[in-house]
This record gives sequence, structure tokens and C-alpha cells, in this order.
Amino acid sequence: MSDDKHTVQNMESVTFEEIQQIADHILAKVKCRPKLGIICGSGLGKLADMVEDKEVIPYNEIPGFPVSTVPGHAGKLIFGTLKDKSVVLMQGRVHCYEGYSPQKTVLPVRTMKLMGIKILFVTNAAGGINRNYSVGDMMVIKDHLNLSGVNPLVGVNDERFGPRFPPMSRAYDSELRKLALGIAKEMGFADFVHEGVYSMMIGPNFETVTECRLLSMAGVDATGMSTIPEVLVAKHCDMKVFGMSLITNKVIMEYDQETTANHEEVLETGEKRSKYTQQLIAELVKKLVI
Ligand SMILES: O=P(O)(O)O[C@H]1O[C@H](CO)[C@@H](O)[C@H]1O
Ligand SMILES: Nc1nc2[nH]cnc2c(=O)[nH]1
Repeated sequence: MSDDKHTVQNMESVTFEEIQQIADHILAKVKCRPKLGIICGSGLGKLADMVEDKEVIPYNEIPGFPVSTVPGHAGKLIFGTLKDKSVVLMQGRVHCYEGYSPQKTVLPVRTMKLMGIKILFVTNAAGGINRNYSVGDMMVIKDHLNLSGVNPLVGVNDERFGPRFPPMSRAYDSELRKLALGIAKEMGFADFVHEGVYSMMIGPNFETVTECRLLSMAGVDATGMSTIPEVLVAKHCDMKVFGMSLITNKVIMEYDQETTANHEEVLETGEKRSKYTQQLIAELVKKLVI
């Protein structure tokens, strides 16, 4: 790579110092000092209703912070207490398909790291690839397949975040997964909580039939347009990660099937089923040792 290209790549990314400034700006506005961060996916932001002693900052009031442009993503940072634990919730995320660079898309995660977050929960709405999954089921993420074509770790590596070549074979913490599945059993959710593999294509279109068939053959259980970039940088900077998908629709596996995937269905399922996601996440937070 020539020096010129190197500089351009560097300029396109967001520097450690810029992120430090954003983290300092946020911390100056709130009293809460959480170690747990939770990203709420499409239609899953109602978890914020369970947070007590809230301190709220809209993304558009944070200089340099990316702003959500998608329905179902309120675009607010919510600090407060959930089950007696200090937390920060991202009520909505940003996605690469909105036009943000991969580095800008994950800026909130790196900001959380510099604010002192050690454990990150990521949630999302996803299409069910696994034929045994029903709409409204939940999936604890055990691994992912990055088919997005993007990776926020591309570019000059800043060792203050993490190493050039981070391992990703144990991205989703096995103890947290076990704990979540145990809680699901205790709560009587075992029939509709699975463990599986999440994949991401960049979107914003929903998948073609052939793409869905390929994902199925590849061992993918649920697919979406988010989460993986966040997990890549969270692991890069040594956070513990737990991920959960709400299956908001079944993907279309038959050519010329009349029904099609749509965001309204995604939000509608979120509306109907997110209470279970909230209950499970809340219980997991309660049992978490931080
Ligand atoms: O992954 P989250 O943000 O939950 O949203 C999912 O739902 C939207 C499509 O309906 C896409 O943004 C997809 O990624
Ligand atoms: N890519 C993708 N994202 C989703 N988000 C919610 N449902 C889906 C889906 O079927 N496909």
C-alpha cells in the first residue's frame, strides 16, 4: 500500500483521540458509571422502560456520534439501573447500509469501551433461516458468519484498542450463553429459545431465495444486517460479548413465493414479542457478576 493510500484510509477512520473526546463528553453529562452496555436492535428498544433512574442523551446531541435513521431505532443513550446494575442502553443502533462507514458504525461500541464498559450485550431482529424456528422465537448467538463484505478492523490498527489480528473463534462468551439458556429454561421459555449462528449481509435489501438457501447450507440459523461489526470491535478491545436475536420473520426459501419480507413485519413482531426478550435480558443482567 502506498503512503498516500495509507493516509486516506487513516483519515476515513475515527481516531482513538476523537472517540476519547466523545466518551469524555458523555461522561461529563451523566452520573452513572456502568460496566455493562446493551445495544437494542430493531423494535427492541422497549427494554429502556425497565431502566430506573434514567439519564437520557439523544445521539444527535453528542458531537461526532452517528444518528439512527431507521424506524424502530429511537437513537438515544439511556443510562440507569436495571435489576440493581448500572447499565447504558443504546436505544437503537446505526447500520452500514445507512451510509455510515464501518468505523463510524461501530463508534458507539468503542465509545462504550472508553467509558469503562466491560461487557456488551447485542440484540437484533433477524430472519429465521433454520426451518425449526418460528416467528417470535429467540436465538442466543453462539457464532457468526460475516458475509457483509465490510470489517471495521480494516485500516491502520491502533494497539490502544487491540491487536492487529484478534481471534474470533470464541467471540460469544460461553458462560453467558450457558447462563442465558439456563434462565430461559427456568422461565419456561425453553421451547422458543434456541442457540444458533447469526449471519450478516450488508442490506438494505432482504435476501434473495438463493441467498437464503446458501445461508441454510452454510449452517446459518438466523440472518440480519447488523451486530457483527459491533462484535468484531468489541472483541478486538477485549469486551465480553453476549448476543441475542429475535426471529421477526421467516425468510423466503421458495422461488416465486407470494409473501415477501418487510420491515413492518419485523417491527410488528418486535412489538408483540419483545417482552420476552426484555424479561430474559433483565434476568441475565440480574444474575450477571460484574
Ligand atoms: O439488526 P437490527 O438493527 O435489529 O435490524 C434488523 O431489522 C432491519 C430490517 O427489518 C435491519 O436493520 C436488520 O439489521
Ligand atoms: N437481512 C435480514 N435482516 C432482517 N432483519 C429482520 N429480518 C430480517 C431478514 O429476514 N433478513
